[in-house]
Amino acid sequence: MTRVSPRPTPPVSILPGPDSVLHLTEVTVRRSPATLLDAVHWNVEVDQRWVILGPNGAGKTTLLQIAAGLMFPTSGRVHILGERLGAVDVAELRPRIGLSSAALAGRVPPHERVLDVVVSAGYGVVGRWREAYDELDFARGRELLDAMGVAALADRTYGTLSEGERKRTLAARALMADPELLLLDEPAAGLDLGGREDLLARLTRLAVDPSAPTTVLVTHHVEEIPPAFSHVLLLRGGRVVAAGPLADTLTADALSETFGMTLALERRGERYFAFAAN
Ligand SMILES: Nc1ncnc2c1ncn2[C@@H]1O[C@H](COP(=O)(O)OP(=O)(O)OP(=O)(O)O)[C@@H](O)[C@H]1O
Repeated sequence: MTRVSPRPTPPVSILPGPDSVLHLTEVTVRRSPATLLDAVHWNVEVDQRWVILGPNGAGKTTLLQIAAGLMFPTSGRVHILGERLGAVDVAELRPRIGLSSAALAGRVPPHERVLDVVVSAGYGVVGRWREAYDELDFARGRELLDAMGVAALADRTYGTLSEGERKRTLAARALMADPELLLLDEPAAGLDLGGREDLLARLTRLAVDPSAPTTVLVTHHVEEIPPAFSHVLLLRGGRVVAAGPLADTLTADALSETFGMTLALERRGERYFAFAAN
């Protein structure tokens, strides 16, 4: 295969525009001696559906933590939902962001009822205690569990769920507070083939819903990109290899550079498949 450099990433303006939901300029995260993110520029606009794709250790989760306002960069500027990170009370910002991540999954008490895992997002807490919920909250929680295909599990305890069922529960929870920004870290990891395809269909339905939040999804696999997602950011070693509209940006060359091996990429409709090219 002839290797050519991936398409250059269009420059990101210094300041966020009126439709900017996430705006990162020169964002670097260092944890001595490692550089987790290296001068990342990224702009996400309202109604866009982004996939962050990269190998293990690329910095995907770190980038999502920044986007969620859970981590501050060592240097660089971050705007989330129009607010400058560092100049805004993140406690006010976080309820506007729905996040499903492995870190959150590990904090849910095993004895917690599944429906309570979902509704407690309304208060931004993990583990229900004495907060007051009304019937509308529970109805909304059941509706979201249904949208994620796990309505039948509402009264089970979280600790008894399979990994795939937990992922779906946390995706429902991430939507509970009607976030303006939805961040999903590897939602399809651990799902079997049928479960993955079912979840992708549900995420596609969400992606085409004009009332759904701006969404960013992290994955290692091009096969897990839901149809109707619009943009991709390719990350390797904390650096952006390419970022932009999916159809133009996700190429075999860009993917090969991202994963450090020569890869072939096939597209069937809006689905992608990648494998080692010999
Ligand atoms: N506190 C830390 N100190 C040093 N290195 C760290 C720290 N936290 C993360 N790292 C390293 O930063 C790199 C990026 O981590 P991150 O979790 O963001 O990657 P990722 O792309 O999400 O990886 P994966 O796909 O394996 O989940 C990894 O090599 C990780 O070991």
